[in-house]
Amino acid sequence: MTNSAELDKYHAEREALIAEDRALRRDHTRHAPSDAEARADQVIRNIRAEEAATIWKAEYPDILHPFPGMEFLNGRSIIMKTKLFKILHKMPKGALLHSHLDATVNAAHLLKFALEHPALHVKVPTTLTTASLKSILPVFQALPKEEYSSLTSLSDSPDQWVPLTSARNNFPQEFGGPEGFDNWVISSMTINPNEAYGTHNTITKIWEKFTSTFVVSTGLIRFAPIFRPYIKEFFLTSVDDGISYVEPRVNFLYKGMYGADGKHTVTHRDVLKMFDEVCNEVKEQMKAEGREHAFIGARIIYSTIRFMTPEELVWYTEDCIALKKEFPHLIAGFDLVGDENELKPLMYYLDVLLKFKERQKEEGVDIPFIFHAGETLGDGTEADKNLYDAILLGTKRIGHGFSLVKHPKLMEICREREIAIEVCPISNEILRLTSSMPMHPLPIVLNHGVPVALCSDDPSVFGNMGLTFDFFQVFVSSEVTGLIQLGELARDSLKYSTLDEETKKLAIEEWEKRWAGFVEEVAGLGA
Ligand SMILES: O=c1[nH]cnc2c1ncn2[C@@H]1O[C@H](CO)[C@@H](O)[C@H]1O
Repeated sequence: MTNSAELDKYHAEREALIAEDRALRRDHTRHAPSDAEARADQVIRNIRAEEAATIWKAEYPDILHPFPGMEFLNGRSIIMKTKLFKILHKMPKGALLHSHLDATVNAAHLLKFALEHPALHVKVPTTLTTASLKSILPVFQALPKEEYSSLTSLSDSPDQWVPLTSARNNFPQEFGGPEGFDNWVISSMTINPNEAYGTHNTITKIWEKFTSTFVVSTGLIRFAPIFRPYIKEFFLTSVDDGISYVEPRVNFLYKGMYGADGKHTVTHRDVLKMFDEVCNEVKEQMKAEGREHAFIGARIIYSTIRFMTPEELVWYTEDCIALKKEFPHLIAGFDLVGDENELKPLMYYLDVLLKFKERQKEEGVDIPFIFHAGETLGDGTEADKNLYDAILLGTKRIGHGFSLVKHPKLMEICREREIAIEVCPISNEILRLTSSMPMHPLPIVLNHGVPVALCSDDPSVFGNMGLTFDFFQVFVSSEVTGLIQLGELARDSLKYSTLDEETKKLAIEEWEKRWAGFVEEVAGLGA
């Protein structure tokens, strides 16, 4: 038998080693938890443990071998049954710092908006058959009145515009009638489990499907009478999930949008005006409802896609500067989006990006880069090396940074310069960078003291609306992470936002108040 003094010594050393190992984590560097926080943390850990042993161990006829943190599209219905999900839904989440605006509103909802507009038309490239239905994508567009079509069904003739409502009402019975139409359209704008984990189970294939969802939805969203309620819906559903501020990436690739008259005359300037108006409307609404600070606002990360030539990119950088000058409060940053594995690396645009910085100085504006980088499994590939360039170019945060953990020096730089990583757990899993949350590198990033904001990325495509699902997946996949860490993630999302100092202070104070209330409520569950 080891004597008790030796055992005590071992235990003390063990505790000290663990503490040292975790010393860089946000939940260790902050002040000690309050009494209420400590109790709430214990309550929520108990619920997690209990549900791991019950709900996640049960048999479900169509969900084999479930486990906490399992692939989201298969586990979603179980997640929604848990107590934990209901609790996390109430948590104040802070800011949503990484989302693509054109993938933020539930697809069924978007279709509903669309059906209200006679200007909207739909066509298909080839004749629909039962066999081809799954692979044929609908194309949507608003038309001017003089071009409205008198066709009544998509089966009349391919490649011809049909009014959206008629196409839906007369969708052939063999394809399921109007309900079949809805299912067909919605599945063209979303990823289902069979695609993610079956037919498209590689990064290249899932990106093909993923990209195609944007080609479909853009025809509906790029229509001003839909764009307005669309943004409003995004803001309101975010607020409903406890998000008080959003910083979406808005894709300005297309140089315009369709107006109510079906003409392609809505400019980027008009888009910003609409965005501003809706933002103010929602703030007013919150005020009227007596919860003025539930929505602090929204700012835009100007984005275009990394497939154009450097010469073409110049137009966008100048456009971005012009918009920043007119709407300084709305333009938060600049990014290049799209599949890093397939498209151009940041290096390809180096000249233009450096020139862009010079031009900003000349014009007296400051538009931080907030680059996507390292959203890849590659090791030393162009996509992986985007991380070096994002950092050298002074990126304020890093979108995804999935491959960051391979780079000790870059981890150190991110920690020291406080370059926050916008981690999108569910997106990474569905886009096949990881097969489930327990394999995700997030704990490595947290343990190295690199600041993180959890984000949803493309919730309308993935079905992870709000931030609750992403917080859930993270929380159930780690024994180290407790309530305090979740709180730190939310607080950091506000801290590393581009809000001006005064507004940020207000946003964090408001968050602290809500957090205290949330903590009391959770602690009370254990009483
Ligand atoms: O996770 C992502 N990484 C990189 N690009 C993305 C991601 N999600 C969406 N987009 C890109 O954003 C555009 C729509 O605004 C789409 O073209 C899509 O490729």
